[in-house]
Amino acid sequence: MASRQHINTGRSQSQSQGSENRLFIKGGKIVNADGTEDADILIEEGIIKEIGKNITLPGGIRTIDAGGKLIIPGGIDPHTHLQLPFMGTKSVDDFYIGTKAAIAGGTTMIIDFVIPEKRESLHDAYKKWRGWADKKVCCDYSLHVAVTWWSPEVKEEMENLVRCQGVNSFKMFMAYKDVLMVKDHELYEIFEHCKKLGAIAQVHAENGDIIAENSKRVFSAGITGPEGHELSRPEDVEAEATHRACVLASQVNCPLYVVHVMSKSAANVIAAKRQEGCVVFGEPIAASLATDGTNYWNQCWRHAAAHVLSPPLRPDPTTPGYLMDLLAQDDLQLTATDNCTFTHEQKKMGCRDFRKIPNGVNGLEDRMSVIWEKGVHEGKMDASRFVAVTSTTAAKIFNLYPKKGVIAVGSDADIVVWDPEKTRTISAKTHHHATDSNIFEGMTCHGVPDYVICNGRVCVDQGQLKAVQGFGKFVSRKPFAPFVYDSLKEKDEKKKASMIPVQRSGFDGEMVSKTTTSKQSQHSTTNGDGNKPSNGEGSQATNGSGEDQTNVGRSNGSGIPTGPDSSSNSRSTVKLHAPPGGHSSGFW
Ligand SMILES: NC(=O)NCCC(=O)O
Ligand SMILES: [Zn+2]
Ligand SMILES: [Zn+2]
Repeated sequence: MASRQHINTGRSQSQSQGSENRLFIKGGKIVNADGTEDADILIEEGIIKEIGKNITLPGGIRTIDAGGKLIIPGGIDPHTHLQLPFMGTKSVDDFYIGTKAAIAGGTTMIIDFVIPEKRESLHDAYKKWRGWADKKVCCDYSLHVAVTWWSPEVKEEMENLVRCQGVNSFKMFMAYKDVLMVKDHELYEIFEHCKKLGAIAQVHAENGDIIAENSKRVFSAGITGPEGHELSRPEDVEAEATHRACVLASQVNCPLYVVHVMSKSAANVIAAKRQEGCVVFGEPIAASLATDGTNYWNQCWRHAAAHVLSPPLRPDPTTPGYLMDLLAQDDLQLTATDNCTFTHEQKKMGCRDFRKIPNGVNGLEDRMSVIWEKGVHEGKMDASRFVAVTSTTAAKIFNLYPKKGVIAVGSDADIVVWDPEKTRTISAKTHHHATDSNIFEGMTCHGVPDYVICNGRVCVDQGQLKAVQGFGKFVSRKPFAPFVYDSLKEKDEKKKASMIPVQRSGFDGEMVSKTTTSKQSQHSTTNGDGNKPSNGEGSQATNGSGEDQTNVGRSNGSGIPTGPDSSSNSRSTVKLHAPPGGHSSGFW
């Protein structure tokens, strides 16, 4: 077990107002990500005060009997979209309904995404989200901010969000072309900036350019239904973007977090990149772990459309099991939901054109049960790994640990008393979401929360939901999360050490001479003695990409002629000399 020490959680007396003052949980088995322990828990003022046996109890305390049950840290869902304005409508789970559903299922904290429109101030968008969420959330929450456009102002705003607003994660879209997508060179610069700020970069990894073309082609072929969604965004398109994001991030040693991993091939990219030493985290979601893309071919349009999200679920029915295997062995690291719910009425916007079906599915209420069922009950992972992938790892990556994500003295009392044997059958008829469908409809899961405690308040009491609107608080997150940034130090040092120029004695002869005529250009390249080299390699003046630059008069560095030499009709000889400092690349 991790060392259990007092920590300052930052929740003030007044913040914990309304929580039951004291609570005692006895007789259960505490499960943390690093081990289990049979012990009782004393909670005061929303904080875990003592863990052990034979705790001396103060008077007036409520006791919860957890005999035969597991006591686990409340789930943390690091990927939700509550009341998100999106695709001409708004997701129906707002911050009240969404967090209530979360608590009903054993999740006690969410991290939602601020998504500014292009050219909208990031700070204004952040304030807007705070205005929506603060008064509604039933459990604690935090915010990632999406970078949907790039400019010096955005760069500055990112810095302010990190310094002053408790944001340490930024998400970039490689899809949703012309709406949210950023280009590769922007992504590179954003990654570089995230690294400087000590933030974690998140990506929605799909190739937006290809999707734009594919979806036109699929639609023109007469496919208008939800299956067109998957056909236009096959898994290669996800895997390619995942690989590209890893490559770009590793150029600047920026930690990368790939949201909603939906396919085997994208998951394989992440596993391979981690093997290579990249600091990259993969987040499969409840949907990709428990259902599949065959649903898009369902005869019922309503059923099929309810499963539309991006990237799509994959038609290969072995995908969920494969992703769960990778999650169990830490090739993928944690789980989320991407909860972004739309009713059938809203989904109908795309009844004649799959491109207009609002993208998004449920998951917030069911993630814990679904992952217990498919992961633990099916024997793929133990209870401690379950805690890691549903709570602790999110807390560590997003720098909430040990305030959240662990049952330890000093931590917030976000606790679930979990009955691993009890079952429930998921249905839209009984769920707490505002939507009228559920992608896990009919699935029976072992693992049900008997009690859910948020900051010391019992919000599920013997299975009864008692969530309180506005009880949750915004949680600030500091940059440079040790879990993420400690492992980067060594990489940074190695990279720095490799950035040493070769010390050469210099070059004193003629490098290149070139003869041009009016109709055709010829060049001859000489070594210092004026002889032609025996092969072409290294003999031509190149820009490093193999492009011949010898006919470039004055160059702008991109290989495009800018000076009079290139347009000269006269016969001329151009001599290129080594730049000062002894570098002899032949091009500068
Ligand atoms: N995933 C999805 O389909 N909707 C929510 C927005 C996003 O995460 O891409
Ligand atoms: Zn996304
Ligand atoms: Zn999302």
